[in-house]
Amino acid sequence: MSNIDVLISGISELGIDLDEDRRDKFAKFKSLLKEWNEVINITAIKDDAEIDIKHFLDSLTIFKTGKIVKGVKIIDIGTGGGFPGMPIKIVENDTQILLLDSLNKRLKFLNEVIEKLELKDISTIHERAEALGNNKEYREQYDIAVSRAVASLNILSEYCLPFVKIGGYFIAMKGSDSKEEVEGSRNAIKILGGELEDKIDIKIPNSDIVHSLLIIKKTSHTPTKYPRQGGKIKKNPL
Ligand SMILES: C[S@@+](CC[C@H](N)C(=O)[O-])C[C@H]1O[C@@H](n2cnc3c(N)ncnc32)[C@H](O)[C@@H]1O
Repeated sequence: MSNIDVLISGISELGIDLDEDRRDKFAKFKSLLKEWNEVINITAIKDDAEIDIKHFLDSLTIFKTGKIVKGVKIIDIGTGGGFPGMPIKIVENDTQILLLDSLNKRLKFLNEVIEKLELKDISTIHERAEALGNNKEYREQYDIAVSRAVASLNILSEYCLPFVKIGGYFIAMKGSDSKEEVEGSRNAIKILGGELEDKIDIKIPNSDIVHSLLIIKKTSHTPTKYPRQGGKIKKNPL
């Protein structure tokens, strides 16, 4: 018995093999998550099986896109407790990952996870997405921007697409009822230099929950006036 039994029994459905080192890392990550969650609010999900399903396995469905390959540079926008960025790093160590959030206390937790799990090429940054997206050290520097449970797709596209290189991808992890959201975001995606390439509906292993992965390809530069500042993105979404 380990504290990640549900993860172990479901992960092969996603075509992922968890060796002993990765199992150990997930188990440690979970222990730290539960420990810190007693002190600061990281997640409302506290039960072992639920963490495996709703955080670990859900985050790992992103491997079904085929876009998370060795060597890619990824930014996780609004990472919170490290989802999906931290599970991605544990499974595919040969990635460079930046975990971004505007809430510093969650990043302190993630810095401890990075240290205790001895992870390399992964770091955190305390900033708002719309501010960092205008910084040339970060703008259009990533192969992939990922985001789960942060904002509706039109708003999220303005947060995420500025970070993606031409030819790279913004992958939005959404609920199953994302059809209307997609329709309402087509214009925003186009303005920001993206094109919806695919939508993959996927059942999270060991559950009946179906989520959607929206794969948006960056096809042209994001115009310099985006992302907008000072609450304009939310007040007046594209
Ligand atoms: C509901 S949580 C989701 C966390 C994680 N992605 C997950 O799926 O469990 C949303 C996170 O996005 C962060 N966030 C919201 N708006 C943001 C912004 N404009 N820039 C950076 N982080 C943001 C919040 O601080 C919060 O940690």
